[in-house]
Amino acid sequence: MPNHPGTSTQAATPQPGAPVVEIDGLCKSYDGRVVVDDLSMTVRPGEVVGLIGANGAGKTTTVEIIQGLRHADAGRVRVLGLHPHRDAARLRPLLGSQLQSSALPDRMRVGEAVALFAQPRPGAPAPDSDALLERFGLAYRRRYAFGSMSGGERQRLFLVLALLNTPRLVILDELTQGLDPTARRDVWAAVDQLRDVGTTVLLVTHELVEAEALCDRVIAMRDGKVLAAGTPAELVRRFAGAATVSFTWTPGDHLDLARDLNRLNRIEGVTRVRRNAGRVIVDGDVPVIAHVGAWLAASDQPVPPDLRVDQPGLEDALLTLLDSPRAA
Ligand SMILES: Nc1ncnc2c1ncn2[C@@H]1O[C@H](COP(=O)(O)OP(=O)(O)OP(=O)(O)O)[C@@H](O)[C@H]1O
Repeated sequence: MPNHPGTSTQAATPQPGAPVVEIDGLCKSYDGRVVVDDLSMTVRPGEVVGLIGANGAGKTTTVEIIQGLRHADAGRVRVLGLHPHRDAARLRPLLGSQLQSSALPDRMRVGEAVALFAQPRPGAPAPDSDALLERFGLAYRRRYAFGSMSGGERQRLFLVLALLNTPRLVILDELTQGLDPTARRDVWAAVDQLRDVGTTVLLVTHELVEAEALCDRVIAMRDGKVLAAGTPAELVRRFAGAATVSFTWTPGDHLDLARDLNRLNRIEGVTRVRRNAGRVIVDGDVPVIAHVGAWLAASDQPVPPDLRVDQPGLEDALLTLLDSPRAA
């Protein structure tokens, strides 16, 4: 269920800029099987952080511990400077969540759901359900029953409920699972709006395209451990394969061609230059695209109209990373 507002009237007052989530050495086992293994991570204010990994990597367990829904076996977890269990009453009003298993009774109307979940918090603006329903395209649905809504509308309603009490941290777990591409785009746009207003978001997903579209930073998990963390651009730089620039190149004669290929080979970051069916194909790291572009612009030939750039993305980087051999 989204948001379970607590009853405490006290709000946490973490230092400005202090991490919203701080986890150090978190461990969790079920029936003797380790599913979160010495995990450390941080989420800073205003970040949209993606927790990604294959099924069973331990993502949901981690966010459930963050929300105080499960106990950690070991490690230190602080959310807005608070302990998820000891300070649960203070923490709950500061969190908004849409969990993997979110559901409402079929007959509950949208208007009833927002009335049920709206819990004014001292020091925070009063919940403005009208504005939120409007913002997420649900204003006209107030009288509709949950059971009559499409998957995309339900997810947008869960976002409204998660945001209703102006939370300091929003946790979204598999937000777009099962949605069609249009509904998914709508939900992505809604998450983008959260970033624009500076809301801190922890987004659990195994959709790498979604992580690239939405996240400022990504934490990749496997077997309960952090495999890598960084901005999408950093992860692409570290783990993605080569970028490729290709074009048709017709200098005056073979000597000119040999000279040009030789020059291309010497450009910083180029790993290989090939010729295939009249095209020149240059492989290298991602910045090589700009270098080859500059070389073409400075050459005495017209810039080839069939210039093509194939640039690896976060998906390539993370597939390489997640498919890498496990430690023995
Ligand atoms: N209550 C539980 N009792 C026993 N095992 C559990 C329990 N909850 C989760 N697990 C197991 O712990 C492991 C991690 O599950 P978790 O749901 O945290 O992973 P996940 O990365 O979120 O996966 P998914 O993407 O499939 O949701 C899985 O093998 C799962 O079967």
